[in-house]
Amino acid sequence: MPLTKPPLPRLLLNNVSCIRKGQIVLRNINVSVHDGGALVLAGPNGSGKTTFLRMLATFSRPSAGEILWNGHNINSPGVFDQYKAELGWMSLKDAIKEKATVLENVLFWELLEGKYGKSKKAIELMGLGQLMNSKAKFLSMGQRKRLQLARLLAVDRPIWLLDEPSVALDAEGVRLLEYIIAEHRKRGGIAIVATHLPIEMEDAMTLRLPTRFPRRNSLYELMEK
Ligand SMILES: Nc1ncnc2c1ncn2[C@@H]1O[C@H](COP(=O)(O)OP(=O)(O)OP(=O)(O)O)[C@@H](O)[C@H]1O
Repeated sequence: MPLTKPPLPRLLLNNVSCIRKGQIVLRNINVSVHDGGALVLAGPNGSGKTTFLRMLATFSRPSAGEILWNGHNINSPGVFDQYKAELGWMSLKDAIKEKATVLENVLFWELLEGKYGKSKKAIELMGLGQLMNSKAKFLSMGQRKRLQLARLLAVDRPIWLLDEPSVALDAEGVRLLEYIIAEHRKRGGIAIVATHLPIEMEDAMTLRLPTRFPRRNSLYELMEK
């Protein structure tokens, strides 16, 4: 019987470490993600979840090891631009234009991507249909988060890197987030999510990063002092 090679993972972190200001933030991370896969980054404050996502987003580079996309280093010339065009990024800095309407905020990015026709549907799906023509500066925190998610949907790139996507969302918003991640994965998309709050994602791998600054005393002991 001929042996078939297993498919390359879409993303592979090969012994990745990250040093910031002389301190090891991430040490020897090995993880692979295939199409349709999901990875949850968990861990206490300061454990390196955002640092991990920022390396995947090419905002910074690993200090050691390599990140491979389709078997190629994401930071190598010729690969970098192609890889970046695959990424949908969402973080606490929401890059929302305050004076533009909700629709303009989504449409701008969709058009920049050379696409058209998904913005209104995405805004409605995220429950902001009534606010389509409202200025973004009038949105609540949770509505801003929903706007970010609508933008992600309209731009429709395959690899989602989400830093605390559920912060400020109400229960319905979290369910919508779970739904759009599940649908994205059904289409072969990847979701990598740093979060403190539980998000339901079927068959997601969890990478739990260790505490970098262990407390000398327990919280209880500190409060007793
Ligand atoms: N550019 C940088 N220069 C120096 N230190 C940095 C830099 N970026 C991150 N760090 C440090 O790396 C550590 C990890 O930070 P990071 O933001 O990745 O943690 P996190 O797990 O996302 O935390 P949180 O749960 O609070 O969001 C922190 O101690 C932070 O101070």
